[in-house]
Amino acid sequence: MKTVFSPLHNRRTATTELDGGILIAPHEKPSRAETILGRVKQEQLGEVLPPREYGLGPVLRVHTQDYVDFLRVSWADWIAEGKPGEAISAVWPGRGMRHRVPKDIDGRLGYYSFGAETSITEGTWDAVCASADVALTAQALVANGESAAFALCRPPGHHAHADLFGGYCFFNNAAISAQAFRDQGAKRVAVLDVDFHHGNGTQSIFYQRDDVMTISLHGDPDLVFPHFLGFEDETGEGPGEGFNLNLVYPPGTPFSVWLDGLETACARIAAWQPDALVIALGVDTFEDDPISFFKLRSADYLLMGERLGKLNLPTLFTMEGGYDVDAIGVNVVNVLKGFEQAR
Ligand SMILES: NCCCNCCCCCS
Ligand SMILES: [Mg+2]
Ligand SMILES: [Zn+2]
Repeated sequence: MKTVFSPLHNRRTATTELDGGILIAPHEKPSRAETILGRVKQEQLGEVLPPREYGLGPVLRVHTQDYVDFLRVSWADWIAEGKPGEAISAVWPGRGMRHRVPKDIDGRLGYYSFGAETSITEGTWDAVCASADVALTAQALVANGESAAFALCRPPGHHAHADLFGGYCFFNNAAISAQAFRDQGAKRVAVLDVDFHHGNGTQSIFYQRDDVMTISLHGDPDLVFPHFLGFEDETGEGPGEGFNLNLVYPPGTPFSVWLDGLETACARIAAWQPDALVIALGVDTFEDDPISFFKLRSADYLLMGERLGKLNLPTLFTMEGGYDVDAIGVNVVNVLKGFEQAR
């Protein structure tokens, strides 16, 4: 399986994440991508390619122009105000307030985000654009005949809405790729999010559509991020009714229980017969992940990949979460190796 990777992920060098009332070193750090890349090479998964540059066209098929314009100027506007730290929102349009875009950078940060854990920094824009190019380059490999490809994206994307950043995500790489499949002629595309957290961004982007099916397995939002979306009664809206599926699990969920959910998801996907499958691949389902509460073990990721391979669909993997950096390389490449063994 080919991997697409860009060293420009290193432009995303946030040094702060608001957590527990203090600014900690971010969980979403450069060593995540470097460790995965090292394992891809060590396991000889396949060729590693640099991304082609697609520009903002495909991004704007998913994200709004005003949001993209905001992201591009956000850091410059922040430092123009003489702010001492990284760009972090401290205010949001809460219930009963006006949902309009303020002029001030603090107001715009709040309008275009849903969490304070994700800071914007000097090189964020460059890294975010490169991450989308990585996804689109891997998507093109699959659209042009590769049975599968791995987009080693950083920063991740599945929490990003059409005009919201958060959860370490800015451009929704999986959604941008699913839309690219559609724009290139695929009639039906399924996005399956196996990250520990609900793919709230991906769900919201396609929630009223019946051409892109979104499914996510995740920790109970009553207990974890993103807190305000991802419940099992969210099944789609309007034409999209029935094309969203959330499978929610409690603390301590072992692979055996999680696998039942994967089986449900795979049955739904197989019945729908999509032309392409996007896997939002987070491995924060791992037993030692610092911010999650499932109990999957490294060997389980081989079985996960095998089950996904058995769907026999053209498949794009986009890298999402996973924060135990010691184990992330083994766990990610285990999914990809298990997938290939099933083919
Ligand atoms: N105490 C940790 C809170 C982390 N909140 C954001 C989680 C984003 C996961 C991205 S996959
Ligand atoms: Mg998920
Ligand atoms: Zn996650």
